[in-house]
Amino acid sequence: MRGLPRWTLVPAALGALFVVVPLAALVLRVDVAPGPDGTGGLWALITSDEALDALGLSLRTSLTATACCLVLGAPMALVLARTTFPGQRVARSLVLLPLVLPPVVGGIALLYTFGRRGLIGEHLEVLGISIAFSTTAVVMAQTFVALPFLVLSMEGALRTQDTRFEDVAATLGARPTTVLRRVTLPRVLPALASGSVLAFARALGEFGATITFAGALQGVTQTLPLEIYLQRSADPDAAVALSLVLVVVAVVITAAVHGPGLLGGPTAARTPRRRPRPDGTPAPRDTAPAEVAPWSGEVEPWSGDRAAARPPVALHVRAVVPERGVNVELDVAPGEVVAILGDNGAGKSTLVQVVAGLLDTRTARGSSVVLDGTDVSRAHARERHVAWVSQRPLLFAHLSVEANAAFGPRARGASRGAARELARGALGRVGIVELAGRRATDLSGGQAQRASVARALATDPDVLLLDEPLASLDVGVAQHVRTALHDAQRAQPRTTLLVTHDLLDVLVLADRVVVLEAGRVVEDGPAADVVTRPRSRFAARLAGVNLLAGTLESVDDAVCTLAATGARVVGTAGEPVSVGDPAVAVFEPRAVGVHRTTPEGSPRNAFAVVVTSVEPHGPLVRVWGRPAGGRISDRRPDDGPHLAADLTPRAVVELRLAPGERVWFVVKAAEVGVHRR
Ligand SMILES: Nc1ncnc2c1ncn2[C@@H]1O[C@H](COP(=O)(O)OP(=O)(O)OP(=O)(O)O)[C@@H](O)[C@H]1O
Repeated sequence: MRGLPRWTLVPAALGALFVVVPLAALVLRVDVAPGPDGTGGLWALITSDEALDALGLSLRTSLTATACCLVLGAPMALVLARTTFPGQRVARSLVLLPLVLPPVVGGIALLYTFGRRGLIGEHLEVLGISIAFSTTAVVMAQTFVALPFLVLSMEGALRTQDTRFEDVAATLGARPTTVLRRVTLPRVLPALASGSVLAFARALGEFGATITFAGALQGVTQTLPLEIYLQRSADPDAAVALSLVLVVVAVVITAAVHGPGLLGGPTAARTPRRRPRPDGTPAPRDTAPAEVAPWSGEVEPWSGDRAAARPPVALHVRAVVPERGVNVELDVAPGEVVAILGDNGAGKSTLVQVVAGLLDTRTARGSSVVLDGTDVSRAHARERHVAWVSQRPLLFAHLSVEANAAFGPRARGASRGAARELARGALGRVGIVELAGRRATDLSGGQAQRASVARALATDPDVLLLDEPLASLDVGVAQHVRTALHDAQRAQPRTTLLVTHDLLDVLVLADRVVVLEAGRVVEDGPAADVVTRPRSRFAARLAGVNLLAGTLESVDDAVCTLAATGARVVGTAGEPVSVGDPAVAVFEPRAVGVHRTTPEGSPRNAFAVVVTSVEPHGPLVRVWGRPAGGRISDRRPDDGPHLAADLTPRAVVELRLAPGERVWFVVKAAEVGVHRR
C-alpha cells in the first residue's frame, strides 16, 4: 500500500470480483458426481468421445498455430523493431489489426482469400488444394488471430534491448545470422516464450474466425470452444464441464506467463543470479573495488594463431558525419596508442563508430577507413577486424566468461578447442583466467570490463577501439583494468584508439593525444607534449593548467605579448615564435596570485575575474574565476576560459573569496609559457 491512496482498493477489488465471480459460478454449476441413473458427472462428460476429439484437435491445432506464429511472427517483430522502411507505421498497424478486428470478420476475410472462390483459393482449387473447412483452415484462423500477440510481445522486448550488444558481436566477426542466434534471440527469449504462450492461449480460445472459415466438423474442425458452443443447447452440463476444462488450461497458461520465476513473469525479476564463492560467501557485486579479485600481475603466454607473426597495422581514418558536425582526419602509426580527448559531444564516439563500421554508410557518407593500405570503408563491421570495447562491458549475459571471450574466435570460424584456447590466453592477459567458468553476470564491474577487453583481444584485432573503457569504474577498479590494458599492449603492441577524459589513461596508456572540439581536431601531438605544453583548452584543463589562446602581437627576444580574447598576456616563449603566429599562453594555477585591488608594478599580467567556485585541491584551495571585463572582456562569458588559482586556505579566508566576488588574478610574465598552436 506504500504511496497508494486507500480508495484504489475498492475499484481494484470490484474488478477482481468481476472476473472471479463468473468463474466461481461456472465451477459451482458443475456436477462432479454422476446422476442417480449413473450417467453424467464431470469425468464422464469431459472424457466423452466428442469432448476428447475436440480437446485433442484444439491442442494439436493450437500448437501448430503457435509454431506458425513463431516462424512468421519472430521475423516480423525483428523487421519492425530493427529496420526502418517507408510505410513502417502503416505496416505495423496492419500486422496488429487482428487484435482489434472481431474474429468473425477475420474468418470472413480468410474465406474470401482461401475459400473455393477466394482470391487465392480459386487458384489452389485448380491444383486440387482445398483449404476452407479443413483442419488447415482451423490452424490458419488461429494463426491469424494469435500472430499479433507474439509480434507485440517480441517487438516490445526488442525495442527496449540495447543494440550495442549486437554491434559488439558484429565487430567480433559474427555474421548477421550468428548475431541473431547467439545474441539477439537469447536476450529476448523470455519475451519470445511469453509471446508464444499468449499466442497459444489465444489460439486455444479462438472461436469466431474458426467457425466462419473452418466450420464445425467433429474431429476435423470442431475445436473445444466450438464444441462448448454447440453443446450449450444440446447438453448444458457437458458445455459447463468442457468450459471448466478451458478455464483450467487458461489458469495454467496464465500461471506460466506470470507465475513466480516462470518465463520472465513480473516476479521473475531479472536480477542477475550470483553464484556463491567456493568459500560460501556471496559473489561480488558490480563496481565494488574491494571485491575485485586481486590481480597477480602474471601474464599468460599469448596463444593467438596470428599474433606472433603479424606486425601491427597502420590506420587512416577520415570521419565525415555531417548530421553530427564531425569532420576528422587521422593517421595512426602501427602499434601506436592514440588517446582521443574532447568535451562531451566533441565527436569522439562518432570517430570510433566510423572506424568500427557501426554507422550506416548514408550517415557516414564521405567517410573512409584504410587499414594497412586496404580500404575497408565499404566493409561490414564483421569484416574489418577491428574490436570495440565500450564504456559498459556489454558481456553476453547468457554465456560464461570464457564463452564470451571465445565468441569472436568462434564467429570467425575457429574450432571449439582453438577458440577456448584463444579465450583463455586473452583472459590470462588481463589477469582473470581463474574467472573463466563464471557466468558473465556474476562479475564485479572491474572484472566484467577486463572480460570485455579479453573478448576483444581474443580476436587478435588489427585495431583496438577503446571507448571510455574505464569511465564507469571506481578509481581502484579502473587502476586494475588500466594496468591490464597497459600490460596487454606491452606484450603485443596494437594500433589503438582510446577515448578518455582521464589524464591517468593518457599518462599510462597513450603514445599520442588528439583533442577534438566540435567535431574537429584542435590538437595533435605526443602525449608528453600535450600534457606539459597543452595547446587546446581541453588539454590544458586535463593537465591542470591555465590556457589563453590568441595571436602573437610582439616578440622581443623570448618575451612576447599575446593578444588573447580582449586581453594582452605577456609571457616567455620556449620555442622560436614570430609575430602573427597563433599561440597559447599557459601558466600553472599555483603561479597565480589573487588580489582585491589592481596590483602595481613589475612585469605582471592582471585579469579581472568573477569567482565561479572555490573547492579543495589537496592541501590547497582552488579558486576558479571567469574573466569579467577589465583586462579581458569576454563577449561570450559562458564560453570564456576558466582560470584557476591555487591558494592556501588562510589566504582564501583573508580575501573572503566566494562565488560571485570580483577579484584580480595576477601572474608574473616569467611564469607564463608561450607556444605556437
Ligand atoms: N545517434 C546519434 N544520432 C544523432 N546525433 C548523434 C548521435 N550520437 C551522437 N550524436 C551527436 O553527434 C555529436 C558527437 O557525439 P559523440 O557521441 O561522437 O561525442 P563524444 O565526444 O563521444 O561525446 P561524449 O564524451 O559525451 O561521449 C554530438 O553533437 C551528439 O549530440
